[in-house]
Amino acid sequence: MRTGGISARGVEMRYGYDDGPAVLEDLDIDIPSGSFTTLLGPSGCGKSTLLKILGGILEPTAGDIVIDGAPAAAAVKNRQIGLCPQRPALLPWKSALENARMLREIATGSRNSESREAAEHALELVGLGAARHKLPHELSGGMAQRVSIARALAMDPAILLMDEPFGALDAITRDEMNEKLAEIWAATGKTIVFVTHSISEAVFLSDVVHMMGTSPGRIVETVEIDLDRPRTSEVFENPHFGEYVAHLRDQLEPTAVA
Ligand SMILES: Nc1ncnc2c1ncn2[C@@H]1O[C@H](COP(=O)(O)OP(=O)(O)OP(=O)(O)O)[C@@H](O)[C@H]1O
Repeated sequence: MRTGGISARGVEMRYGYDDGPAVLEDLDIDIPSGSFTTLLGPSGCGKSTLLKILGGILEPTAGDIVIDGAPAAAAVKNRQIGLCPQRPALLPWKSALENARMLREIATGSRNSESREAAEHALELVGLGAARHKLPHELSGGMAQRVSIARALAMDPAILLMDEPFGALDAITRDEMNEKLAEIWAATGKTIVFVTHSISEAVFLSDVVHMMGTSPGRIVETVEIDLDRPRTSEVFENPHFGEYVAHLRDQLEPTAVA
């Protein structure tokens, strides 16, 4: 049975104090199991906040998050949520393999052949099997970010939350990483919730793009991306790709980039 479906109702978030401004207000969202869903929107609209709330990592001030029919906290407890942050945050003195093992070992409290095999498998999935003994300073930015993805995959979560993981990479590496991520998603069947400012990245990767607006953060439009898979850089030449990008750009408040 595939798992990792998320349903959120009436989400409200106010940081710090209850009568402060709402970062998110009365927000509903459904994320089907196994889908690739992107939260797109201008800086400060609450994408990262919503991402963490959907994964049960951050408690909203109001609303309900249900993952596979149970409160989100159960999915967190069962290690069904993996997080890839904006920066890879690797331990500089540990190899790619040791970094990829680390979270699983902390979560399970055991260091054994199982954790090693899970990390090795995850590094193969991200295309870094041959680089497993390299230290972070020997890795390019894209490789370091792939180790970060492997570290999350080694936990074998049903849901992968990705908070603008490729934002710091150059354009060519970013395109390569997007192709690699699409492959990983297809190979693993995980539910991926992805945050980005980039419209073209959102269209390339997603089944569904939820476009968010500001003040308060909310979903202003949901667009299903009906482009054939697997998608490669050739999709950039597809007129429908350009139409999706143009449509989303028209809807966006300033600060997002194509
Ligand atoms: N821990 C926090 N405490 C107080 N306010 C916060 C906190 N985290 C985020 N905020 C505020 O919540 C709002 C939404 O922030 P969030 O990071 O979720 O937006 P975002 O859309 O992901 O932004 P960006 O694209 O710039 O990363 C912002 O006004 C931000 O200042």
